[in-house]
Amino acid sequence: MQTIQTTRNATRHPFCRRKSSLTMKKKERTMQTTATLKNENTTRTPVTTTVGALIQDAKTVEEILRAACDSLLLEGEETLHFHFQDVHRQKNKSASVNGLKRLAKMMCSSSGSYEKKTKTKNNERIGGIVRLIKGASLDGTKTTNRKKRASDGIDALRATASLLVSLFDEDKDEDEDDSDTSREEMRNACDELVRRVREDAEYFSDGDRIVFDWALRVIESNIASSSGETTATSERRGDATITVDEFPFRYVTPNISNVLKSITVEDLRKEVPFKAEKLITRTGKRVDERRETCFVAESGIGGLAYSGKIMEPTLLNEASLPLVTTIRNAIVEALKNDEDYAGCDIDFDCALMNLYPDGSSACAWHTDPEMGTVWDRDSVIVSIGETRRFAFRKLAGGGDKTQNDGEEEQVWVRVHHGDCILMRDDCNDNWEHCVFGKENDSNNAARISLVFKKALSRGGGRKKGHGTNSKEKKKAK
Ligand SMILES: O=C(O)CCC(=O)C(=O)O
Ligand SMILES: [Fe+2]
Repeated sequence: MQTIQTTRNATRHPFCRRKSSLTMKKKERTMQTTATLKNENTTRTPVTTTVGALIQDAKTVEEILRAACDSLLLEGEETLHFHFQDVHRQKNKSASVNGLKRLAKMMCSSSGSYEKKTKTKNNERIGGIVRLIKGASLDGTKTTNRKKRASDGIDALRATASLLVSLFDEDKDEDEDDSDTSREEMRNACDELVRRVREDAEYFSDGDRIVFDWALRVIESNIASSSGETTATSERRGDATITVDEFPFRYVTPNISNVLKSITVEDLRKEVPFKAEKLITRTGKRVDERRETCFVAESGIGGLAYSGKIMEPTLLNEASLPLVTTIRNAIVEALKNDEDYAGCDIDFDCALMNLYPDGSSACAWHTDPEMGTVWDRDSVIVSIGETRRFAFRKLAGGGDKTQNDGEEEQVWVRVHHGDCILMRDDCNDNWEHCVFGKENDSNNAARISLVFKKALSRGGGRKKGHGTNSKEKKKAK
């Protein structure tokens, strides 16, 4: 069993130390609780604000972290009999899960517009975030429904994974120095959270298992120990019972290829002739498409059609689209070599590229058309630029879209710069996917997605893809 860190260690972080000394904090906590009890017992005047309310009402990242440092009670910090009660621990636990969720949302921007991330700033934040992760791992659960506990645990893991990307991504390749201790503490806290959440594995929904699998890989790739002594992902998974092999899609290991790290939205915008076009809705209305698109394809492949438009291909090769070609080659290579995706031997020859200029452009629920007839069923989406939530939901009645009433469980994770999503086999027959808009005003930068596909040979001397002459255009409408 992992030793749980005491407050003495946790408060060593600059963020916590700046606010108050250990002794002061303990004293304040005791006084606060006494005041709360007195108020509750003797008067009807408003009681001391709880940590839950402090976190819920916090307007900034710093306010949440301050509440975590000054008002959250972790194991070993309880000072009164009252604190040991399950219901009290449960409150601290719920407040922590909420704190992690709110922080992940506030800090999700990858564009740096949230504010410049510096090591010092990060180290200050890590102390508070570690406390929240420990809070989310509290055992205040005797009265709790296990299914709810499992889904809270998954929420905490998903938020923690996103936070790790925000905190560590930028300095991952730099020499580790002052952030080493914080990283170690973060790793211990994450390991404990994973262990706790895994205890409820039998109550996981399908979506929970997918998020669990993704979160473990994000944790692994962001806080792997510099000494090389790291808990292997397979070990964190616990055993073979939490597998996701049966799902036809996968949130791929983050930053599967380093090549993607250095390619920016601006680089791709310069290289690719994106265009804003019109779409035709199901009711026949012509509307503006919010995102800009471009279909790139190797020679011998025709156009790509969807929602009443056909895009003529832009030639995909080293000379005309060097960056896109580099990304394609890197993805193909990485998927082939990654143990988690063994057998994924796909060679893509075209891609639908989407430019979402800001956070108000999104992509509604849909399935990709003609997978298995015009295009190979396997495809990969690469994400460049701003972070967005990417979701899947199962189509009701074995693929009947008209039966979906929006009640189906959504599986979502944040896809960050360089992340990929793999869709295989019958994914587009039985599952819909979508991309949500921005989560807050700082999450408003542009994002580009590259939906890599392989055009199928359709025999009879026909060109691959869609014809782009007027006859075929009419057919597509
Ligand atoms: O932008 C994305 O990540 C997804 C785009 C998509 O699903 C599509 O264009 O079919
Ligand atoms: Fe799609």
